[in-house]
Amino acid sequence: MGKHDKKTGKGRLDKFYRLAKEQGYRARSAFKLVHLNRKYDLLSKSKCVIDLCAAPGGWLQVAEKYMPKGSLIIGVDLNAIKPLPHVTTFVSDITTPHCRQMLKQHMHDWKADLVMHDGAPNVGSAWVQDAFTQNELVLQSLKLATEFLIKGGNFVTKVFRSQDYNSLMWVFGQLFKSVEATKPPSSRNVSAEIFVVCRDFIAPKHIDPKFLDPKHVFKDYASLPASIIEPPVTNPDGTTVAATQGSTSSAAAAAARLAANSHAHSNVFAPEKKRRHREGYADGDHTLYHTAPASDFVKGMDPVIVLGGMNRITFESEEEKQWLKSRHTTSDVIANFEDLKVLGKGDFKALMKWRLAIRLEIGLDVKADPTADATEDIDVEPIDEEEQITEDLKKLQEAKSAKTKRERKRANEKKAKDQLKIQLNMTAPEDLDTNDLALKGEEEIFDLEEGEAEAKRQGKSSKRSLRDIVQDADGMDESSSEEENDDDEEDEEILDSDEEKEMKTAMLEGELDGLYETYKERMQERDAKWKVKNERNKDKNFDAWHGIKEKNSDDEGEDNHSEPESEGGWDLLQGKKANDQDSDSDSDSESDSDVDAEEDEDQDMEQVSKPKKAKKSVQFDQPRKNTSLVTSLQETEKRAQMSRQAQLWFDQSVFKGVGDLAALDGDDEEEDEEEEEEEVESQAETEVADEDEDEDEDADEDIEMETEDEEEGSSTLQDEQDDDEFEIVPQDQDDDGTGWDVDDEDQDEVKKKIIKDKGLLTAEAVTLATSLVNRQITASQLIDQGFNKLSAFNKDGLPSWFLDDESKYYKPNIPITKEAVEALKARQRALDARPIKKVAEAKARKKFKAVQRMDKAKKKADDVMGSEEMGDGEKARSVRRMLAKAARGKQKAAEKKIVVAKGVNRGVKGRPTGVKGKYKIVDSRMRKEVRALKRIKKANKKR
Ligand SMILES: C[S@@+](CC[C@H](N)C(=O)[O-])C[C@H]1O[C@@H](n2cnc3c(N)ncnc32)[C@H](O)[C@@H]1O
Repeated sequence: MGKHDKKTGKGRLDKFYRLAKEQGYRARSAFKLVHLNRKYDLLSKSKCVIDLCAAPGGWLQVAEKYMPKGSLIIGVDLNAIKPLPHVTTFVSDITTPHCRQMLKQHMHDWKADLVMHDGAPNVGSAWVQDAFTQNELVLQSLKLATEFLIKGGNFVTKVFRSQDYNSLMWVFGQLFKSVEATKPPSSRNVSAEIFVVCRDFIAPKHIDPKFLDPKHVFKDYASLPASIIEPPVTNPDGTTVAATQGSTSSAAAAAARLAANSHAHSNVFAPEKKRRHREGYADGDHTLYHTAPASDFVKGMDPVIVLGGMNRITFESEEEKQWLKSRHTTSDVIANFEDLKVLGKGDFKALMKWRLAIRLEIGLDVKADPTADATEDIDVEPIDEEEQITEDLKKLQEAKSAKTKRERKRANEKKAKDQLKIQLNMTAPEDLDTNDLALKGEEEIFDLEEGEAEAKRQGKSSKRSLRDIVQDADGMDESSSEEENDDDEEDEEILDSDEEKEMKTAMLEGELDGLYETYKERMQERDAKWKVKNERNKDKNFDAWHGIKEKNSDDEGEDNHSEPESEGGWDLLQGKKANDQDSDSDSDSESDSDVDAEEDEDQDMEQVSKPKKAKKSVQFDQPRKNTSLVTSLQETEKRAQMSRQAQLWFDQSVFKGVGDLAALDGDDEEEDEEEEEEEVESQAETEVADEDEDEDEDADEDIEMETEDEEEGSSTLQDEQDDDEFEIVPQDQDDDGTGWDVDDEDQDEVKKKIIKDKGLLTAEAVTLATSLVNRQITASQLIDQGFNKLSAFNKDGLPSWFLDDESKYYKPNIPITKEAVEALKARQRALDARPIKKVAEAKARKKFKAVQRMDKAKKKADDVMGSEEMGDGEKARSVRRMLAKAARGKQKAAEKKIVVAKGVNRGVKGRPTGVKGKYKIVDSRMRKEVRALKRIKKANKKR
């Protein structure tokens, strides 16, 4: 198995990797078969399985686990498989006849229920997921499957999606009744692999070899080199299959293709990283190992192609052998030429430099010598001795200053490198010497910024190119003026040699380019955010709320005036840097590491340039204030402060007595709103309470109604309670009259009847009655008490509000005793308990009466049936009637209607017209006489 980086890409340790470890599987790929088996139930019914390309044995483990005990499990691979219980394994290339023979040997004329193939071609130590080669391997495994599968057996294979995928599927379809492609969950999404499950092998007697011949199945096969398209061989059983001899393995084909691919450039630096090329092999290129003469590399126009496409550079011709003797041909160079597939970037550069040097030696390239051209054009005029001395002195001074500058330049280069490393997170800042000039450069960044700001304030042009900025960032001293830049340019001419200069310039350029690119990328990356921030800054209302700006617009304007926008300038860099910090703080898209890196950067800067701390705080704190995250908090605080200030302000005596100042404040408005809400809520609560009370009232009313029905106006206790709790509605005058019409004899009678039936119903009545019975008070005393100021209360003409009030408080205060209340309560409890018992009793009584009636009716019916006088029909009718009457029960006798016959009807006999039911005809005289008799009788009773 190939080795991968365990943290990234394919090699990352995912959950199936961990699961495989936990469950003792040798490879995470085991779960692919687990999932396939779960979906298609391939293993439980299989007694014999062949696993082609089985190392390290994950699938074999799964097969052993899920297949019935005693099954035959055979695994084959190019690599040895560590022994597994109940599994037979051997080493072989599945594309070779040896594999076939071995399989035959192990199968003992058995047929396999399942052939599995999870192979991936393997070139050296690198896995090559080349779809073409993979699919070739698939076809080889299919060939074996057709040979060893039982009819109705299954074949599972891994396939890579490619232009040949459909061809393969078609072939599968010809040989199996069911073909399904699936990607188990354990197969990584990034992988182009899918698994094809072919079920129910048709097992044709003869299989056309073309079905299994890559030349026919795959589109690209025609372009393959002849050497890997093997001549077909005839199997002993008669089927013809392509031979797969020795060196011509599909893996080799992959290697050859890769070696010949046109992406040599990319392969030079990453020889392990292969690209897919489905176009096949270059014409005539049949080998894995490629060599090229050194002259091709030196004299050819594209040396990179040579390095990328070849395995080795040879020195065979005389000329080439001479190059080996060159001082430029070091042992490293020779070693690199020996194995071009493992070139690193440094090796590659070294070879390219070697090429340049040899080309110069053999005169293919001419050393650029600008000074030569210059000297040709310059006319040297003779100078006198004094001038000569002055000139020499000047030269010495220049040489000295050049040396100093060179040293400084080297230091700058080092510093630039270190900065680049810091920016690329390649070096921990603490790894660097704090006294290093590189870090001093950080100070200088600030110095420069300040100096530039100063320059702007003084009206100097601030337009500088990015390169200038980067060069400044490289650590140009604060004192580095334009003059010095010029000096540097001159200085370059005094460098040791052209070659060295060229190299150093190239290095510096490269570093600067890298630095610039990094810088540019960061700028572009964050530009959108910066724009957004700018947009936000335009929206003052937004700012006011979100605290983007702390300064007011005027201040900002001043700032803008004092520091005009300079596109691409240091200001922009810093502005963006600051905005970047903003963005970092409020953008989720930015990785934490970036943020951390920048924070680290800041911290580093703080650590290193302590003397500049104050300055830095100006530089970095300012934008931080603008960060929405930070300033939102600050803004809140500020708002709170403002609020306190406002409070203090309005607390002054001057404002005392001025209405509701709180209303001026937005917050207080909110408070008002809250208060309103509270009011509304309290209102709602009151309403709810009222509703509840209404309900109570309704309930009370119900009770009252009942009571009123029962006692008809004699409720005083209830009234008192009502008075306390409910709104008193003025009563109609009429009502009052009806309630107390003592003249009405019937009312008295009704009350007496109620008292007789139900007893005394109020505590006052019980108290009075008890007093009377106990001789605590006499009847005459009671009557006397009745004549009081309340009894003569005339309500005529009084306003309703007055009457309302009077009805509440102006009423007789009849004393009640505790005993009376207790007696009433006890009776009420008895009444409450009554219904259940009474109802049961009443029902039982009713039933008993019904049974009695029916018994009686039956007896009567027997008599009727025994009667000889009646006919059968009459008997039946009579019995039916009796039984119906018994079932109906005793019904209330209908009231007799008294009909007075007046006028012409006087003396008329028979039912009067319009009268239904029972009736009795009387004359008016008779009615008057009856009434008179009643009155007399009553009067006599009273006496
Ligand atoms: C992905 S691994 C198989 C993993 C296996 N299914 C398991 O679960 O452990 C692919 C295997 O294919 C094997 N292989 C590639 N080409 C082969 C060939 N021509 N003959 C036999 N095995 C081959 C490799 O040696 C490698 O072990």
